[in-house]
Amino acid sequence: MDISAFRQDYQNTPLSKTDLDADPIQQFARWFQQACDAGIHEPNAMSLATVSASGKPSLRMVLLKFFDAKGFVFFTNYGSRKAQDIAGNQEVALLFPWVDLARQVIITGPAAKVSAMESARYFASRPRGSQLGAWVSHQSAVISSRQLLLQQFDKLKQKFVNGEIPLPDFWGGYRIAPESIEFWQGQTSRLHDRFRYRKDENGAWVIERLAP
Ligand SMILES: Cc1cc2nc3c(=O)[nH]c(=O)nc-3n(C[C@H](O)[C@H](O)[C@H](O)COP(=O)(O)O)c2cc1C
Repeated sequence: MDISAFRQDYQNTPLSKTDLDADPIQQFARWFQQACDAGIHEPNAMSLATVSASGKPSLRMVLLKFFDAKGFVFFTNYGSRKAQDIAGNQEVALLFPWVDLARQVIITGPAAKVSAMESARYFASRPRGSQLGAWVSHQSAVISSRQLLLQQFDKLKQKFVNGEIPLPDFWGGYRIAPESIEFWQGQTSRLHDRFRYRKDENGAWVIERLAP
């Protein structure tokens, strides 16, 4: 199939350095709010790229749940492929694909587990079905059938019929401490605006315009 004619010209107000907040987290908060206001579906869905200790890349979507100056937090299974990758190589990349706004944000930095207390607090806020789902799934392992998952789900549902469902010790969050954050906005004639924040040797954020 030839889809070479699929193309979109972007018409946005040009972005200049003076439009940007000096703090990339504040800038991210501003764009995140604009993505919400624009009705972007699941604006907190982000691609997470990891690289294994042997150098093999892999990629998947996860949901951003918290962000602040300390970093960007998502939750997952600590036995999953992504978790194994991070155990061998903590350097990861995140990408928010806000294509309907002709925007993307790319974040790089090391990932580290959040505290069990932080994971427990978030786990307790999840719907009961999601809590049971976390217990049942040995995420990324090969399984023989969906039936097996449903059987285990029902078994656990009975086991935890009353009271709180505890946090599995194989489930929790990761926080990515940003080392660089790039804001990309599509412009006409492919002369897009790209601004990258990176930390200088004193730990202060520097903003640089990149060629599109
Ligand atoms: C929109 C969307 C959101 C997702 N959010 C999460 C998430 O927050 N945590 C998670 O573990 N998996 C999430 N997934 C599933 C992952 O993409 C992936 O299939 C799973 O984590 C296993 O990845 P791995 O085998 O590379 O570790 C999401 C998938 C989609 C499409």
